[in-house]
Amino acid sequence: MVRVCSALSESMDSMCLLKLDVRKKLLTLSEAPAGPRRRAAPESFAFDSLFSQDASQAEVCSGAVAEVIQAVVNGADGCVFSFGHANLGKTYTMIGRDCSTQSLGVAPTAISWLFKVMEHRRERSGAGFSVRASAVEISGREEALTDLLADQQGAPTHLLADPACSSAGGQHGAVVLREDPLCGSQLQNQTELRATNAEQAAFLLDVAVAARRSSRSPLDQEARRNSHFLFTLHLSQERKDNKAAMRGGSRLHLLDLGSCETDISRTREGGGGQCLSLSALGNVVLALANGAKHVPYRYSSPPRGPYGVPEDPTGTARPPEDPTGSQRTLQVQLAPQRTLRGPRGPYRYSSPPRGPYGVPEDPTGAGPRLSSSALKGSVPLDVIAHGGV
Ligand SMILES: Nc1ncnc2c1ncn2[C@@H]1O[C@H](COP(=O)(O)OP(=O)(O)OP(=O)(O)O)[C@@H](O)[C@H]1O
Repeated sequence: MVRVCSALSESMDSMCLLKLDVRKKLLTLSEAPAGPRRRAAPESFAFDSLFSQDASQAEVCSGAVAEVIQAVVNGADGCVFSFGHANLGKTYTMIGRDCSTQSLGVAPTAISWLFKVMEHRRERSGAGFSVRASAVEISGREEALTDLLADQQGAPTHLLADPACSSAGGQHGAVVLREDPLCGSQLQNQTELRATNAEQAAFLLDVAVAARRSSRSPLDQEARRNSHFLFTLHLSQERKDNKAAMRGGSRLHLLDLGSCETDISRTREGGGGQCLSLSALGNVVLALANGAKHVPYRYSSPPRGPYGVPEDPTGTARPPEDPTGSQRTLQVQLAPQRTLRGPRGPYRYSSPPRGPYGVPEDPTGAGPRLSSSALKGSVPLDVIAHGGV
């Protein structure tokens, strides 16, 4: 899906180059006139969803999360991420602002809807769920991994009274990325904390966002651009089928990818550096989305690729196999928009007006959609159109 940014409405030039047919979900790009050369014919791209610059945050969020949430509750892994150039509003789309419920982003909306759908499932089929949250940041040229929930000093103890152990079995080392012969590349040792309700999960999102390097130094453009934020909700599910107890697990990944663009002025002065170029990241994303046999991890700086994936020196690495076919990805791409500045503060999803550690509300007021296709677990894999204008 594509969200077009609001700058385009202000710039007639941009609007001439980009035409949207929201009903047909078609985006047409024309080439900018460059000297006497003949212009190439406009090219059209079809998407599963297209949001114009006038679309509200609530519309984008409900479009992004509904089916993925259903898939995750049905036992599949799901992922929503934003991808695009710097300052287009990726973080705004994924995380949002806390000034009103209407400006909450995909992640707090997904948390709210996930717990509502689980409750619905619990009432309907008696299924039991438990949820743990983890959060990791990958930052800088060296792609350093930071466990954003490792230090929960600020967390009220009654909320975190029952912290689950880490995935490594309770012994905390630094978060690392390991190659697993069966499951592919796996993050290990990240803190996983139990969230028994949406308020607790929203609180953990707050903690993670506040601990992010880019939040700690909001004026450092480069820190912001070279930061990938990975927030994951791990679901364990138990239900009785014909009197036999069935257990299963699934994950909902909510990613705010950095643009990885270098601040040109800083580079001229000899400073700065990007972790991975946007187009290299785009190639990795495209390869994964298309199920390509070869994923170009090798573009990444040693020793790890995007998301810390170990480099494949032979260049023949394959994406981790998904024998169940149960992984679902929904992507959000953004076209350029006007830059607006807004306040950024810690713990914003647990702040009023929703009350202390309040649940972000369903921004549409319509509640989760229980579409029949989603209930069957059929979620489309949206293919990303690479680049912007
Ligand atoms: N649709 C929107 N409505 C209002 N404000 C917006 C919108 N999109 C972005 N903004 C504002 O524009 C600024 C830049 O957005 P944001 O930080 O989300 O961009 P980004 O793509 O994540 O940038 P970077 O690549 O540097 O991380 C922020 O202040 C954000 O609040």
